[in-house]
Amino acid sequence: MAHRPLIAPSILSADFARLGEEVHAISGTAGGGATRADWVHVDVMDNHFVPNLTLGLPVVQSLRKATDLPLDCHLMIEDPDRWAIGYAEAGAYNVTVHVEAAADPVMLAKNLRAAGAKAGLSVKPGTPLEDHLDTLKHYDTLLVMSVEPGFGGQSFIPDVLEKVRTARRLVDTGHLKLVVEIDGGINADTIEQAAEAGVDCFVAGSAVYGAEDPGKAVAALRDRAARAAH
Ligand SMILES: O=C(CO)[C@@H](O)[C@H](O)COP(=O)(O)O
Ligand SMILES: [Fe+2]
Repeated sequence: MAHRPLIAPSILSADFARLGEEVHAISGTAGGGATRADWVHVDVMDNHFVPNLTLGLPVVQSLRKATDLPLDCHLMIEDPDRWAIGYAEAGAYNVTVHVEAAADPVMLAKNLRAAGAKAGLSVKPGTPLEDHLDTLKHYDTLLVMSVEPGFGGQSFIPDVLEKVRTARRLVDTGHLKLVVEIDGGINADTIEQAAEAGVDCFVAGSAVYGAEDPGKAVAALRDRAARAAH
């Protein structure tokens, strides 16, 4: 990993009734600072692709007005070919769709980029990377799920680190140009293994919003990842 680790707190573990304040809590001090998150991870679930229902486009549109942090929208929905563009048009920085759900992921990546967003592709823990390498050439972000998508607060699945190592190798050798992101069960104990395997961006929900001071948790996680990556 060449750059400073990116930390993307998942607002799935935030208090939805106080969403503005919760995002403010990870926005750092004036001028940035270590307590400032790099991206805000927004988990969109439709109760079809995953057995849970969260939030959708109106909330992302409101968040876009409430913060200047980049919005990282993780769409756990059926038919992302139809719905994902709306999130790009709402001003999301990165829109991630699941390879298991997309009908035409190459066209979808092109459309997301044309709408001004980075294109992200996510793989569930049981989905091999090897089947999708040609598709990944069209994407900016690879989101490796380290839990079964659907809920926050689950335990990290270490088997997925092999996929991270493969992706890291492909990026470092110039075969792919991707931000490698991991999502699920990332906390002070697991972040080091993920960093050693080559993750660039770490999603953390319960480890940030379950902490007394979410901003300090962001800083501490980034620090641990940076130490392990060296
Ligand atoms: O996409 C998902 C779950 O499906 C995640 O973004 C979780 O929200 C991460 O939460 P923690 O595992 O960090 O608590
Ligand atoms: Fe997520």
